[in-house]
Amino acid sequence: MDIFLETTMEKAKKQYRGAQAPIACIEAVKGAVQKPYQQGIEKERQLFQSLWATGQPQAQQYAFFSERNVGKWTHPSGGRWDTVAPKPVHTAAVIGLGTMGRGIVTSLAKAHIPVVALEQDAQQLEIGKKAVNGLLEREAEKLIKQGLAPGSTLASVRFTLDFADLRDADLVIEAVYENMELKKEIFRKLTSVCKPDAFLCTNTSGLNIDEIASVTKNPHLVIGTHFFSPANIMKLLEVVRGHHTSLTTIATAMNLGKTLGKVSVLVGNCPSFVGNRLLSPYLDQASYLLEEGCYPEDVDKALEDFGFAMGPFRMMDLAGLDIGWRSRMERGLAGNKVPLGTPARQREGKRYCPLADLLCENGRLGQKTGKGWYQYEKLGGRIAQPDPWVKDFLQKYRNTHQIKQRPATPEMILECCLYALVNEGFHVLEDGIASGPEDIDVIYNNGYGWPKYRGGPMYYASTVGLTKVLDVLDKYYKENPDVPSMKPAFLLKKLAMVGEPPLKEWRTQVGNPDSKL
Ligand SMILES: CCCCCCC/C=C/C(=O)SCCNC(=O)CCNC(=O)[C@H](O)C(C)(C)COP(=O)(O)OP(=O)(O)OC[C@H]1O[C@@H](n2cnc3c(N)ncnc32)[C@H](O)[C@@H]1OP(=O)(O)O
Repeated sequence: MDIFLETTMEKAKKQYRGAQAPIACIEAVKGAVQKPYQQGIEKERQLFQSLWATGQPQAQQYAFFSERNVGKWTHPSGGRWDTVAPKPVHTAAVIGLGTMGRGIVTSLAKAHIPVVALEQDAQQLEIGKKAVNGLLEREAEKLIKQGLAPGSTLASVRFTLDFADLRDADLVIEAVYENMELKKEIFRKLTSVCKPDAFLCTNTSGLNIDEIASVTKNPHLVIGTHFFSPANIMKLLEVVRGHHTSLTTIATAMNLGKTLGKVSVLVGNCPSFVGNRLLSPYLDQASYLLEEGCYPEDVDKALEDFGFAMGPFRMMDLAGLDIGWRSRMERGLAGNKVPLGTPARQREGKRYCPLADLLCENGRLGQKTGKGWYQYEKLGGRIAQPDPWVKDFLQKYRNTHQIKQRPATPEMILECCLYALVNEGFHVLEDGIASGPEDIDVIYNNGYGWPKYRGGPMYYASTVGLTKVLDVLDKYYKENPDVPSMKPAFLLKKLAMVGEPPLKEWRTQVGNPDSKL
């Protein structure tokens, strides 16, 4: 049975880009789909549950089913957030108006939640204000086109430099850059100026929520709300539970995601959480491919032909290369915390690629600086063009380090990048950071431009065949023992050994992990 879920051909073409057959089918089954779709969520849920019950569903059915069911499972933490009432958020505040903060403010305003937006100095505030106003104007134009009055649909945004203006906020989202000391300083201020029952959220892409919470008076009100670039567009909200986070705080953050029109996924607290934890080995592989002879456009093309909205290098340029750079500096992998005498291409005895760090040191942070892995038409431009500077830089780098060149086919590019990502997904399941493979798939489908018609990375691995994924990883790891992220995960081996059960049974194979959920 072919079921496709987009309501218009225009949406479907975007959603299923790269997939030939489904688009043709959408027209054919449109009537059948539209009906349950329009009857609302409960009907959809029933329909997909019945499909699910019949066995392994088609990828896009699965992707949709997972999206609608995310977080519905009992979390083995002694309590269920979805049995607790969320608190209303009448007023919110956002700290930091960089790439992420701007998008978050816009999302809140779009969802009719008045926002106080705070920056650290007058110049940054002015730049941020201009950017937010630009995004809001765009939203207003869209509303006008729909015949709606923007004044009644976009909530107000008040810009300030003064923390005292945050005193009435029900919920604050800190979105400053990735630096633990800076985040702690802000949370110390928040805990003294905000209402005692205000929820304090951090939009970190991977820092320890418990450490941030430790400087507050009420760690049970602290939670990670991880948005994805562009934050006003991407549908994912990773909600990161800390050790002390209360069920009410989780329920409120999950509900806020819903109010913002996002898909919220609850995850555990570990370095880089779920999405970026899987992204890290994927990006490492993409960088190794550059060392060995590829150019950013070759790697991006292979992954975009696979169906990704953006290949890894265009995506890094969009999000800003400084996010990863700061995170690596925090972890002592880049910058002046690296011990003297450390080989350029090695960290802690493992292979390391410093190319992204070198780009950042050259001021190439991506779209926002007009240059990154590509060059752009202007600061903040979006049209990525291959840059002769990058080509020259890569050639010099390869010569300096005398790196053996290895021609990579698109198939090899896909295997290296995707299997590394999937392997980390199995580790995440072993560690109890995500409640099931479906949650990982929802994260990728909604936060990273993964082609939904392929179901998500874990579903994709099941369609490739776990034994094949295992064999390729095994072969690669034997050839590259200094890349431990390619060592097949125990859970992958176990699932391959027990005959590759369908995804819905994977959770039972994890056993009884020390779940962080
Ligand atoms: C340990 C490792 C640490 C690493 C740290 C890395 C940290 C990473 C953080 C992240 O956030 S990762 C980034 C995740 N994001 C993605 O992967 C995005 C993938 N791209 C997409 O999904 C799509 O390309 C898109 C951005 C949604 C654009 O969609 P589409 O191609 O269909 O284009 P349009 O329909 O024209 O645009 C829709 C909407 O998006 C706006 N937009 C488009 N391009 C950009 C851009 N380059 N920058 C900002 N915004 C963009 C565009 O204006 C449209 O907006 P509206 O008109 O609807 O307002």
